[in-house]
Amino acid sequence: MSSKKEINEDLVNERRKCNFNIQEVTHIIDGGVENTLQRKKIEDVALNGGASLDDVPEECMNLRERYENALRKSCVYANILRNELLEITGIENFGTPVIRRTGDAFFKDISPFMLHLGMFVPTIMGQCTAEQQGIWLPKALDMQIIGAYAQTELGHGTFIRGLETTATYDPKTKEFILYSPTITSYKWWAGGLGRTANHCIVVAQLYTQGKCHGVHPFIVQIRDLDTHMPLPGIKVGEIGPRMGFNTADNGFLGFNHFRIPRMNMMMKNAQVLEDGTYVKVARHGKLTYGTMVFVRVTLVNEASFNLSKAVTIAVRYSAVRRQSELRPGSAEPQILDYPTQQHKLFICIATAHAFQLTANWLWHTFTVVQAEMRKGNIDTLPELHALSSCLKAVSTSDAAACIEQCRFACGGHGYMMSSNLPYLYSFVAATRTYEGDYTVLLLQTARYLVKAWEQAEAKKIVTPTVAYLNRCFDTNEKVAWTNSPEGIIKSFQAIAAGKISLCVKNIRQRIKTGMDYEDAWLMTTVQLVSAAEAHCRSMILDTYWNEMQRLTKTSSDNVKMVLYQLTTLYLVYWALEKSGDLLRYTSITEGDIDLLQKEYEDLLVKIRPNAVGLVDAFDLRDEILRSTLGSYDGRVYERLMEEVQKNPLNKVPVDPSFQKYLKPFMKSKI
Ligand SMILES: CCCCCCCCCCCCCCCCC/C=C/C(=O)SCCNC(=O)CCNC(=O)[C@H](O)C(C)(C)COP(=O)(O)OP(=O)(O)OC[C@H]1O[C@@H](n2cnc3c(N)ncnc32)[C@H](O)[C@@H]1OP(=O)(O)O
Ligand SMILES: Cc1cc2nc3c(=O)[nH]c(=O)nc-3n(C[C@H](O)[C@H](O)[C@H](O)COP(=O)(O)OP(=O)(O)OC[C@H]3O[C@@H](n4cnc5c(N)ncnc54)[C@H](O)[C@@H]3O)c2cc1C
Repeated sequence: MSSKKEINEDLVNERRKCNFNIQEVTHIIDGGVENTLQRKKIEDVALNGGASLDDVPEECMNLRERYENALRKSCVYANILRNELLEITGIENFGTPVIRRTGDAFFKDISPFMLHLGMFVPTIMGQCTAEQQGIWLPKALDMQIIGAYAQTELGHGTFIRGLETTATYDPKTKEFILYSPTITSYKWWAGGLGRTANHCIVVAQLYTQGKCHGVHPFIVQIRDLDTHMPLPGIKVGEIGPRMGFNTADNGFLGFNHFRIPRMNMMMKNAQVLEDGTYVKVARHGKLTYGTMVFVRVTLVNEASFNLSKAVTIAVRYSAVRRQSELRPGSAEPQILDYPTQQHKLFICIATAHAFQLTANWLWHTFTVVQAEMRKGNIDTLPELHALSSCLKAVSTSDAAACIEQCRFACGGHGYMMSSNLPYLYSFVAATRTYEGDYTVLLLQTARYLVKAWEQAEAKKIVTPTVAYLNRCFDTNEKVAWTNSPEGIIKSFQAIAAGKISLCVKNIRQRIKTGMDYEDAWLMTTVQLVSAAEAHCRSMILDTYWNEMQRLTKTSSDNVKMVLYQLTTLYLVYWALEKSGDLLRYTSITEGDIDLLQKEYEDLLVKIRPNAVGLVDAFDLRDEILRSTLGSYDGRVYERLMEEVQKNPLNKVPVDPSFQKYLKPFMKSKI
């Protein structure tokens, strides 16, 4: 084994082969040179000390040690955040993806502070009046108080209207009384709640003057700020080991007639006056769900970021790993040379780009809608809800599948925790469920699509993201297939329109046979999910293609070329994946599909020499990747061996359990 800390020769050769300017692509991914510089500056400050503060790998610790260790590191990192990074980013950008990215250098699993920054602070910003923000925000940003977001209960997560925790107003004392009437009403899952938080946002059914007004958010102190003891009337704890998120101390919480001041109701969208009168302020009933929309928007970015890490690891490893022989006696090829390996990995690079550009576009849309809402215009909220729902669902689901594929691509070593791939997978797998389950969110988008279809049918002009419905209505025939990026996008829009149309037809048919609307809808939900997914795919393809065209207008020729190849690969991949739908809704023939397959295989060959350059362009520092398989220098085997030395099981040559169990067992006679 070489002890020299030099770069693996195969990776050196790969980088020599790369024919485009890597930095140019990094700037495109970051959204411009300025952003890259700012990101690097933040990373330099945050990771100044080399970041990983662990002597023993997180995965080798027991549950309690892991939590304590995560909390220790969170405090170190939070100090860097408030003392150094806040000055660089400004409060308005606190919690940006860049801050999130540097956090990954400190935690393989999740920081117990993540929900404080990811949901507690944003909810104060989005749901409190200016006066309330003045009270809570400085304390929360300075982390004098640490919060969680407790909405989900043991009995209900998806169906928010079904939550059972009550907040009953008592005008005599001007307080709300929080109560958990049943076992199923216990709050369950909130990150940071189990051991860390001393405050949390509680979503509860509001009762005043004898009437229930539905769910509303409240800010609640749950622990003593000095002793950290749960306050009387509060029952709080950790929910137990999970597939991932094991250092996020997800918690449970119950209330026994626990009183909070009236002003702890978050009153931006609705208020309870001193005498108990309920006043609705917001013009849209679902504005209390605002934090969820915000987090769904950010999760598209999360999907891209985590996937870029996984594919960087898998591509670098595939360049270093050699296995099998193509011809008798020939040298073992790099596994990256197998087209099947390229098929597993190149789509992951393209998907990370597609989601990054879509996330940027969605973030922009989100800020425009927010600005409109500040002016009192809420007309664009339903479209944002439909968009953020389906994009969150599809991006998290695809990213989880791609990360798992990256793990497959790394064979046995990909199964090691030290590869970081299992951590990445368990984190992203959770994003498919939390903040709205995949199916449930696609059904929300489907509601919007059915309405849009009815509007198009009535010859009304629909909103831009579904404008293709107006166009598809005029053509009753199958869309003519053309094999070009624009042709593929148009075909996907035709698939979406065809599926939505079929759903509407089937719902109407079912109503004709005597079903009520709810049952007809329910019986059509399998198709509705499929229609919403098709709509989402057409959106991602369209955004990826058009944004990449726009962003590479002034790029050098080779950058244009490699990014064109990658975008085309994505379009062709999805056309092949959905060839059944294309046959159904367009004039594509079997011969056309054969041509697509050939084009796809040719693209793998063209992209192959630039594969390592493409993942280098994600510009992920080793401290952030935290992988034995994916480091920039490709010293895979040395790192795996180094990791073995850190394993506490290897600290003594003979394990004490040998004397205790194994030896007596072997000596015992049957
Ligand atoms: C030192 C530390 C370093 C770390 C650094 C950290 C930095 C920050 C990192 C940021 C990363 C973020 C990570 C965050 C981790 C999060 C962990 C998880 C948290 C959670 O899961 S919180 C709980 C989330 N829960 C859900 O999402 C529940 C899902 N359910 C729903 O959203 C809804 O109930 C529903 C949509 C399923 C249905 O609701 P309901 O029944 O009330 O409504 P209807 O179906 O009847 O629909 C009525 C109409 O309302 C519309 N609607 C619904 N929702 C919305 C909405 N949100 N906005 C607008 N409109 C909405 C429907 O479409 C209906 O409209 P229609 O016109 O009648 O059709
Ligand atoms: C790691 C993690 C962290 C979390 N953090 C938090 C947190 O900080 N705060 C918080 O409040 N919550 C949190 N949650 C909870 C999370 O938001 C919920 O688990 C999620 O919204 C799904 O709800 P559920 O568990 O009730 O699933 P269920 O709704 O019970 O879903 C189970 C199945 O039923 C299906 N289903 C349910 N309703 C419908 C329907 N109407 N139509 C069709 N199918 C349906 C779903 O598709 C799914 O397949 C977290 C969850 C996880 C896993």
